[in-house]
Amino acid sequence: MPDTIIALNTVSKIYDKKTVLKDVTFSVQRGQSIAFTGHNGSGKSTLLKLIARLVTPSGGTLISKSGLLFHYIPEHFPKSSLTARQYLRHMGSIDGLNKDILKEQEDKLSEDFFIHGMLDVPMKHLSKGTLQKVGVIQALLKKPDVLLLDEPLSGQDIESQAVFIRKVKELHSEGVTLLMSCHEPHLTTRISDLVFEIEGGIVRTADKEPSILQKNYILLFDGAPQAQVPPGISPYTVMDRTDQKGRLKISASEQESDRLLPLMLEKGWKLREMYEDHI
Ligand SMILES: Nc1ncnc2c1ncn2[C@@H]1O[C@H](COP(=O)(O)OP(=O)(O)OP(=O)(O)O)[C@@H](O)[C@H]1O
Repeated sequence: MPDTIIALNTVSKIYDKKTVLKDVTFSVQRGQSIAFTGHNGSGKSTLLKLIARLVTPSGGTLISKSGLLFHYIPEHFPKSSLTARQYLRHMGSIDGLNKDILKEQEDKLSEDFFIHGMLDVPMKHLSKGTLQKVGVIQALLKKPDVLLLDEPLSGQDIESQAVFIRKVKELHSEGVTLLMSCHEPHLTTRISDLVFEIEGGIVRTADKEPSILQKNYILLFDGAPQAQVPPGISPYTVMDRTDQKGRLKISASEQESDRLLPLMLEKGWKLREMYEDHI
């Protein structure tokens, strides 16, 4: 039987007379995994922050079941002098984790996400992608009832995305409710069972192709001299920038690949390899 844990009814959010979200009405069932998509500035973060109670609605009602543990992982972290390890220990202790379990989890997760060597670097010196990994590790230290993740995959390399997707699926199978904003359509289909699109302040359900039907490809290109990446290619699809050998690695859905391929060839790139990605 559905167990509604969060319900939004005609919720709106206005910043400085600008309506960012209007009449948002939907409910979240326990154990659902929902992705929010939309252009930059469409209101994805605002919606997650409303649900996490970090900002208050300008109108409408937002109800959540009492006693739920929410974890919200922001897209951007403050540039702190704390090291990642100090930050994780601090957050873990707030969550009531005992020191030994915390250390074990911290070691395991930081190795899984390839940042073990960076745990003692002050966070202000870490890259955006590494900071996001720290945020994701923090979220995974203690299983919450509801995990809210703001763009958890942007800025992460392809191996870390694969680890992240595996971990998120594990949490999902353990009954954690997942709400996340995500730019990459081919990734949302892998981690969510419902997709909402935000446009012009309106939140509506988006078509979602079943992930088993939607293939994703890795495309490796060799660059001819002067070859340029054509405009219109999302920075999120480019996994590895041009290396010394002039190679570029792109991750794209089947549909996106069909669109990208002629554009890249036209700009002088040569397709070296294309293979299905099984993350
Ligand atoms: N605290 C704030 N004060 C004023 N305006 C804000 C505030 N927070 C967000 N906004 C504005 O609200 C709009 C939606 O922002 P939001 O960050 O929710 O979008 P987003 O979809 O998450 O964007 P992105 O993909 O770039 O992170 C933007 O126009 C933004 O400038």
